[in-house]
Amino acid sequence: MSEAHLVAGKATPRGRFPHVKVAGGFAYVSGTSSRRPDNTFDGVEVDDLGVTNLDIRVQTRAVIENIRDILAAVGAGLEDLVQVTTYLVNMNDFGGYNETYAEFFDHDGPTRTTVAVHQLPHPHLLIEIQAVACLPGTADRKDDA
Ligand SMILES: O=C(O)C/C=C/C(=O)C(=O)O
Repeated sequence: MSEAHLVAGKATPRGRFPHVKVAGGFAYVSGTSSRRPDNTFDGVEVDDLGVTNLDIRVQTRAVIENIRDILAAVGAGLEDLVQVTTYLVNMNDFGGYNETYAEFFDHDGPTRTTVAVHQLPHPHLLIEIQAVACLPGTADRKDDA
C-alpha cells in the first residue's frame, strides 16, 4: 500500500511521477532541483551581457528547502530524513555544496551519498537531490515511543 502526493505550490514534476510517495512508514522524495513553480531556477542569473551564472550554494539551499516543503506536505521535516542521494554535474562544486549542506545537517543527520553525473534534466541545474524520510509516529521510530 502506498500513497503518491503532488504538492501544491511546488514546481510541477517534469514527467509522470509524484513529488513524494509514502510507503511502509517512509516518505520517498523524487529527485528535486532548485526549480521554482514558474519553472525558473534559484541559483541561476543572467547578467547584462547575457552570460549565465550558476551558483551551487544558492541551488543547494533551494533544493533542500524544496525537499523541506515537500516533506511538510506528508507531515515530516528535514529532521526526519534518513537517507540522501545527491547528484552533481561537476565535483568541483562539492565544496560549495558541502558547506551549504552543513547549514542544515550534522553527523546525526541522514546518511548521504554524492555522485557526479553527466547531465541533469535542465542545463542550468548543478544539483539534484533524492531523499528518504522516516515518518513521525511510525513504528520504526524509537524516539516516538
Ligand atoms: O524537477 C526538476 O527540476 C528536476 C528533476 C527531475 C527528475 O529527476 C526527473 O525528471 O526524473
